[in-house]
Amino acid sequence: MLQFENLSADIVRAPVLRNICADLPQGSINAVVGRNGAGKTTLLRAIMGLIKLREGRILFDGCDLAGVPDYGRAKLGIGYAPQERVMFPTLSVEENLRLPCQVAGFSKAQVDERLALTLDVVPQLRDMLPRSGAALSGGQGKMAALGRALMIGSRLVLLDEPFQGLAPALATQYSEALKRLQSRVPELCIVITESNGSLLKDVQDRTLHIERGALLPDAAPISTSSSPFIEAYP
Ligand SMILES: Nc1ncnc2c1ncn2[C@@H]1O[C@H](COP(=O)(O)OP(=O)(O)OP(=O)(O)O)[C@@H](O)[C@H]1O
Repeated sequence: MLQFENLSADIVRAPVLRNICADLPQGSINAVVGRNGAGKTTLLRAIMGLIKLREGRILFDGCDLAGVPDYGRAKLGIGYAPQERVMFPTLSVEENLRLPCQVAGFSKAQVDERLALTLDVVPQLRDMLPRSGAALSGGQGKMAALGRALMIGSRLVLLDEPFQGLAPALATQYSEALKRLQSRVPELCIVITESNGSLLKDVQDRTLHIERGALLPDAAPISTSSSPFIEAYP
């Protein structure tokens, strides 16, 4: 469902993503693990159209995302929780959650339906709904950022370093939410980046290792699939 074809991208003329090829299927939880500066955030930003590609293509259900402007990608059902998890401080948590769907033109009934699913998957958000987006702790902010990505992400959800800095109890709740999400929406594709793979609590089906902008060849699927998952190297 999400394919990277020889993806390369530069930032300030320095190569940051190098010849990335991978195929992330529907219904999979994929971890992208690599050190700080390896290119994880840049890869997610490329999917969201926030970084220009130098070469290659990103296909989403066979459609080249180059033809979809950044603001149009959410409408395709792609949800993104950036590392910095910005919540609008003047809005309540509920308003923060509803906002991306409203911007994408969902009807009230559709937004209500997405909110019900999100609260089912992340029940911790229920008590936070009336609170200001500015009144959340770091861990609560990460849960809210997950919720906001789920509101719009009906087909693909991108989570940038969600486990970083989470207290152990919250990290457990977070991984339980991801497992619930997979059971409620089995066709959903999820991509999670992390610098420290051990924080992931084995929530992923597959792991891609990224180093200096390139996927490592030893990143074979963890799942029982016999086909090679990674085909890309520097
Ligand atoms: N705005 C920018 N200007 C210059 N260089 C940048 C910029 N953004 C990213 N880079 C560089 O691109 C490379 C990849 O950065 P990226 O943020 O994608 O890495 P990452 O794997 O997500 O790291 P981290 O875990 O620290 O977020 C790094 O070398 C980084 O310094």
